[in-house]
Amino acid sequence: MIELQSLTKIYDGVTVVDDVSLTINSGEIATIVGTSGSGKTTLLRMINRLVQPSSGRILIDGEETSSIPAYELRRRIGYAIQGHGLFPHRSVGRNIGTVPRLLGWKQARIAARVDELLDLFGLEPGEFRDRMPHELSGGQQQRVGVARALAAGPNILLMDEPFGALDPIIRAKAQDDLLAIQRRIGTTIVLVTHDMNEAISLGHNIAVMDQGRLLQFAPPADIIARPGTPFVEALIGSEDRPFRMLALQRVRDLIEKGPASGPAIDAWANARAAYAELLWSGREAAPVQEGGAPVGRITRAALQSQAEKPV
Ligand SMILES: Nc1ncnc2c1ncn2[C@@H]1O[C@H](COP(=O)(O)OP(=O)(O)OP(=O)(O)O)[C@@H](O)[C@H]1O
Repeated sequence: MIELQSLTKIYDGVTVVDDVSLTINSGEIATIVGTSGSGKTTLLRMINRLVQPSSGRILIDGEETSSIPAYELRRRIGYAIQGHGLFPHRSVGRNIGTVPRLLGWKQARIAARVDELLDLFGLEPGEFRDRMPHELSGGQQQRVGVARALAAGPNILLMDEPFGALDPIIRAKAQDDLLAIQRRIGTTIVLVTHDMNEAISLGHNIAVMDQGRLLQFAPPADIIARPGTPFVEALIGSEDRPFRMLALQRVRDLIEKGPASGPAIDAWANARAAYAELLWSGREAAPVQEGGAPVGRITRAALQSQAEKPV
């Protein structure tokens, strides 16, 4: 668990993070969203003490970070930034092994960890271990950047616009991969983004920042349905609200019995994609399949009711 208590940062008399308090539960993802200059990066970097707070406290599992030695913080907290930040003259394997080397791990343990992470991120170790960063695509570099941040097995991963440099298709894939990996290894993640869609699709909770202040910290459905301030409402965008609500749901939670014709929709697809498919194909209902087997149908009416403002 990460607890931020009245965290404040002042640079030359200017308060850039203003009395922020919030709690992130272990194994959850918190996304921090807000306009440029709202203090997101500064807030994130105070968690691993790359930036020293002017006042306030940060506790990790009840322990104040100011009393944890720097090397121990580095082991417990991984850090991944936009554009991956790989060392250009070091191989992929040496990049991933950076923190374990700093921590004095034995060579064989580092090599095994590098291969394990390459596997986890879908990069064949024999093929990628010795490549240089410029010999990878942007998406592959980004995966290596996240693998490097996870190398020492941290409980916490801080990510600053990790997917900012990726094109939309690779970006969506990278987000899915991150969710799958997070579910598997249970890391607590704090992720800064400009992109409200990303904040909604990844975050158990979303922190909305403006001018150094935390305006709202709540689950995506609450932020969408009950924005705490006009600024939060503007960030959500009123036209998009029903579709954002839909995007939070999976088809498998809305399946019903009954007939439907035409191509099937996957049970794990999100409800927004299913609604788009029904509108586009002019159908009132579509069959749903899971693992290739038919499991029922999804109707336009059921989807529509999910897009309404919750009471
Ligand atoms: N080292 C520093 N010295 C002085 N001012 C700083 C320093 N670092 C950040 N700031 C200022 O603090 C404010 C918040 O910056 P920060 O990078 O945290 O915002 P951000 O929300 O992450 O912005 P962006 O989305 O553009 O990256 C900005 O006005 C910035 O100029």
